[in-house]
Amino acid sequence: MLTQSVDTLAAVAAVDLVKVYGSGDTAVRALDGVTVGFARAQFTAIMGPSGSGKSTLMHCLAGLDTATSGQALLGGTDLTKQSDKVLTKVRRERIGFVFQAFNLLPQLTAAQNITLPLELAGRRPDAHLYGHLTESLGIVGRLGHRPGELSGGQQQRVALARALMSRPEVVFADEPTGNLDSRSGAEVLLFLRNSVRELGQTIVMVTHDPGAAAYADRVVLLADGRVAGEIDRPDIASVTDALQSLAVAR
Ligand SMILES: Nc1ncnc2c1ncn2[C@@H]1O[C@H](COP(=O)(O)OP(=O)(O)OP(=O)(O)O)[C@@H](O)[C@H]1O
Repeated sequence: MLTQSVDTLAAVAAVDLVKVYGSGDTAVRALDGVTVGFARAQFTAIMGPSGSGKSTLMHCLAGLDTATSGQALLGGTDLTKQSDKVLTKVRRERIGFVFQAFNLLPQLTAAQNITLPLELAGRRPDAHLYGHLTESLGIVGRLGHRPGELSGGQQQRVALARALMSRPEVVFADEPTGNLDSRSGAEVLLFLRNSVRELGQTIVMVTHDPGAAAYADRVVLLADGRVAGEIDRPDIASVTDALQSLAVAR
């Protein structure tokens, strides 16, 4: 039974999603019936107290973890019904990932890191998009370098180009500014914001930082594995207030 309606045209949606880790007395209900949609060409931030289920929700929606029940919809595909083989293909071809720890392959150059997922999928990189991304990210002069020769901010910009090169249906960003100084972090967030406007990219980002969430179009708040509210056109004050209210309510 659906507890809430969900936009069926959303790029990504959870429908009554439940995730239980473990069993018996030690079972943890990390997601307790989450129904939420993430609209196309929108930048959404997921926020909430530590342990509220943010990472679990993102992992289930990205096919990185399997839900206990409910649906995890990417376009028309329910990821909870797919084999591991199909999920690997979906992650490679339909989803872009940006992680706090960059996750670049150290032995490859920046250029090779950017095009590797497409090559694994047997697709030819779009030269126009490659030029656009590397120029707007300011990494044209760094493409022959390996990750160890790049600053954190440069590595994250390479990771952003890699995530967007396949024109994914959604980019999932997990604390993408968590390891960056404030200036590099702002550049990353501005790029994400612009990619929504210029490329129509859909972005779902987990963050603890109200300043980062203020770049999003919308904030979805989680508490105790449930949707606890949302904020349209967030700013730092509205996000900080909402997080404080959640902390007081616990
Ligand atoms: N692999 C696991 N095994 C057991 N319990 C887990 C596992 N992963 C997460 N949990 C539990 O599920 C709940 C939700 O965790 P999750 O990591 O999704 O929260 P979060 O909101 O992302 O937290 P944080 O902000 O601290 O990263 C927590 O109680 C956590 O301890």
